[in-house]
Amino acid sequence: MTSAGIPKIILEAKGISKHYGGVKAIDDVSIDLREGEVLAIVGDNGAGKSTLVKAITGALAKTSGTIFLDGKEVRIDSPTDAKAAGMETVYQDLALVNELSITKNVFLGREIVRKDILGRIFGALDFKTMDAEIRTLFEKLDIRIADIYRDAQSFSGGQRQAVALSKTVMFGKRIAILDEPTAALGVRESKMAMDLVRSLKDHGLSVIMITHNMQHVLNYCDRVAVLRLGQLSAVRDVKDVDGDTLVGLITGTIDTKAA
Ligand SMILES: Nc1ncnc2c1ncn2[C@@H]1O[C@H](COP(=O)(O)OP(=O)(O)OP(=O)(O)O)[C@@H](O)[C@H]1O
Repeated sequence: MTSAGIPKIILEAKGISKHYGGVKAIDDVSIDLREGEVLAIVGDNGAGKSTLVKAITGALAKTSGTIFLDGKEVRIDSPTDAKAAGMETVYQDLALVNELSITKNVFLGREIVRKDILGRIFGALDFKTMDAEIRTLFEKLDIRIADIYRDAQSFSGGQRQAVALSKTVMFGKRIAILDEPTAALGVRESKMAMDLVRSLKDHGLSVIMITHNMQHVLNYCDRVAVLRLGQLSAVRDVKDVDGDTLVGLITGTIDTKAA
């Protein structure tokens, strides 16, 4: 919050377009993300949701558009730039390596190495510290996975999602971007994943979440941005909408241009 009680805008994406030749996958879309909120991005298949988040996080080269973090323009041309700017993206396929344990998956590419008392690197990986950090993190987030040494291939879908989501907190990210976090999950596991999304928010993260699940929008999100045919058709506070309104905005039976 700002001193005037107005929610602070942490991320602003202005005039984002991604064109493939004549195909306007997204066209001149502007959205902002407020500090500590969960912002849902909804829209029909092909509306441009994934393209928008990929353009924001540098996974796709934008045709045009500008990104601001804390009001300052930043260049995000690659996922590495996005990570450095404090964004962690979790894609549908989760990108866990089946043959690796939880610790190895969470710390992949960011491993802690052992050091002597003078801070000189031994070269060996410090699994004791990494395992301890995972246990602390899971306790903090109420993730109940006792055996952290198992390979990822033996995890359930919900556990895989929990591990992927926990990375956003582990590395002190401010913004978590989630592309359909419950797409591959059953009812119980979806609830577990969504409770964890709420927990990310409780730990101070701001979250952008693509979803097709209207109940998740209504129960877990603060605002919702609706994409239609590559354009932003509406942004609403969730407290002001119901399921029928959301469906109307998504399908275009509610005409936002007339509103
Ligand atoms: N590489 C590409 N070349 C041409 N068109 C593309 C390409 N990638 C995406 N598109 C088009 O861009 C539009 C937006 O696609 P996008 O995947 O972002 O939609 P989405 O809202 O995420 O859909 P879904 O809910 O089905 O995942 C679609 O019309 C799609 O066909």
